[in-house]
Amino acid sequence: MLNVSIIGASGYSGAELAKLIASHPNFNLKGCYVSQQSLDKGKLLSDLYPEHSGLLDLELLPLCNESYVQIAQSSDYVCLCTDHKVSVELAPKFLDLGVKVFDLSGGFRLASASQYEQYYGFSHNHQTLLDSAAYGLVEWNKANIAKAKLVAVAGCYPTAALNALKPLKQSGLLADSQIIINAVSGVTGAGRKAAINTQFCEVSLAPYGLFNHRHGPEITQYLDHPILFTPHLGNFSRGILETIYVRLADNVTENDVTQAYQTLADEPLIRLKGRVLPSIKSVAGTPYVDIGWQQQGQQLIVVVAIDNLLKGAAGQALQCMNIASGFNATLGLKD
Ligand SMILES: NC(=O)C1=CN([C@@H]2O[C@H](COP(=O)(O)OP(=O)(O)OC[C@H]3O[C@@H](n4cnc5c(N)ncnc54)[C@H](OP(=O)(O)O)[C@@H]3O)[C@@H](O)[C@H]2O)C=CC1
Ligand SMILES: CC(=O)N[C@@H](CCC(=O)OP(=O)(O)O)C(=O)O
Repeated sequence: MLNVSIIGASGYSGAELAKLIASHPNFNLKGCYVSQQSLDKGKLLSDLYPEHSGLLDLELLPLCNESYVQIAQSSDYVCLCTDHKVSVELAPKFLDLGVKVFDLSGGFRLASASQYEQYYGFSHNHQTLLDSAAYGLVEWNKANIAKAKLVAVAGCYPTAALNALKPLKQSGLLADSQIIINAVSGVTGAGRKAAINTQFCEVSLAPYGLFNHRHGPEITQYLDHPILFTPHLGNFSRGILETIYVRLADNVTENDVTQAYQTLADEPLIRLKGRVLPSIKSVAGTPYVDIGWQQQGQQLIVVVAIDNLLKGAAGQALQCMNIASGFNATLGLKD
């Protein structure tokens, strides 16, 4: 058994990951941590998530100065399910102690430290870690994920967008023009902490982050193509649906597009739906990426859906840990 500790275990992605690890045949959930000042320290994780009574009856421990060495000595892997800035502070500490880190935040996804001021609002002082981190987009980066000491698990919206678009880019089917990505996320995407815009009476369907959402540069970087990304918050709890408007290169046929998507045909968590368009209902609570598309001349509309907490966060993190351990990537997620 490999021991895994989770920092930020009381949050939505942390609790989802705790559930996956506690149910996994080869991983042991060693420790669940929250901040030192957390109102939840000392509670059981199952007090917060009673649906997991019996499975997650672990005490939430405060992360204090003495914790780092204790965690490093007792854990093979540390998962950071914390805010980006917290992850950027924590990851180097664990890496220096020799533990592999899987970071679910955006703290190590972008190529250059200088981008963090603009898109994340803090200065990033770990360019060498940005250089060495493996981007945890499983279908496209298995070899690097397998050997990296730090895995930056891909963002939720980028996971959907990149799986939908990289087959087309790789096959040379995209025209040079900008691709428009309109995305809607459920409210768990915003995390468990209290905020006005995620309150029951406030949530409806509304765009946010126009032109400056941090997932814009993340998608551009890993697609190597200009995009315009607009997220929306929807009034459902989990799932992401993206409608993507693509201009195809001259003379691209429906068969070319279908052939391009065959690149992903053997990926166990990708479901290619062809003309059948995905929905939130078909993916919420599942580890899958559903991709559908329809074409008219040079216009292609691709629709992609994932569960933000599974393929968009904890599920993909578990895949990365499986790959790093030499296990089947979907162990504990499927079948
Ligand atoms: N929700 C989602 O769909 C997705 C989230 N992510 C990323 O995962 C990370 C976590 O997101 P999410 O689960 O939604 O967030 P939540 O707000 O739900 O949870 C954050 C967790 O971090 C803990 N925490 C806060 N500060 C510290 C600290 N200094 N030290 C240790 N623990 C701390 C919180 O507990 P407490 O405050 O009580 O200490 C809580 O357990 C973020 O970076 C997010 O961007 C990635 C993909 C999808
Ligand atoms: C609905 C909502 O607020 N979603 C979050 C994205 C989810 C997330 O936590 O982003 P990462 O994948 O980069 O970690 C947001 O837009 O900030």
